[in-house]
Amino acid sequence: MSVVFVAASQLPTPFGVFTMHGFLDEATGKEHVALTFGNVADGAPVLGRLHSECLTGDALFSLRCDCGAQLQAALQAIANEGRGVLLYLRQEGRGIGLLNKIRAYELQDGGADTVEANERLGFGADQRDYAICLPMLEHLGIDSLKLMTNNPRKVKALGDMGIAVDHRVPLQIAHNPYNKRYLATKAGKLGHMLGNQHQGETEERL
Ligand SMILES: Nc1nc2c(ncn2[C@@H]2O[C@H](COP(=O)(O)OP(=O)(O)OP(=O)(O)O)[C@@H](O)[C@H]2O)c(=O)[nH]1
Ligand SMILES: [Zn+2]
Repeated sequence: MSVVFVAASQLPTPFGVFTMHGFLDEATGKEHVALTFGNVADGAPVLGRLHSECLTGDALFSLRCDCGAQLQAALQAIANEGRGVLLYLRQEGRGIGLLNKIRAYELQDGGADTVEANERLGFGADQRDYAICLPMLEHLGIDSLKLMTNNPRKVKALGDMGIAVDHRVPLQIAHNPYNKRYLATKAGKLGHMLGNQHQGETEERL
């Protein structure tokens, strides 16, 4: 795998002071980041999140999705726990890139759901590859996670690459009029586990 560590620094945030580790994927030129809090290399399962880049949700306050709120909730949960990791993966638009995501949004404005829009553009519903996570986690000394996600494909991908997912922690965000259909499509077509439980209420043993 072509992902190499480049440099680390402190990153003060409203949630606490994280350590930011920068990585370069030499094959694609993509720059990925891991934020850690506390000692994550002591062998015990680490509270963690694989967060796929969403410029619109993470930085531009979009209500079309739940990404920005999930990012904040994950960083807050890690700070509350005093120990954890967030991998910020540059897989914008589930791997299709920002401009194609805007094309997909245009089709959604015309009535398509998120999966139909991707397919009409000639893409799969989800083009992400989580292999980039392994060298990042290995560099950080992490081989076991308590994973904050509703996405069963993330749990499976980690297991397949030898990272134990001790259990899954649901990370559910409130509906709004703009993300209601998006969340329904996630549950209906993409297999996301969006039940009635609220964040932190239920921890699922795997
Ligand atoms: N192609 C496409 N990508 C989207 C759309 N909305 C959000 N995304 C991208 O989807 C990714 C987030 O994936 P989600 O499926 O929301 O969540 P997840 O990370 O797989 O699952 P969780 O761990 O449960 O949050 C980010 O890369 C977003 O940019 C959309 O309508 N179309
Ligand atoms: Zn988003």
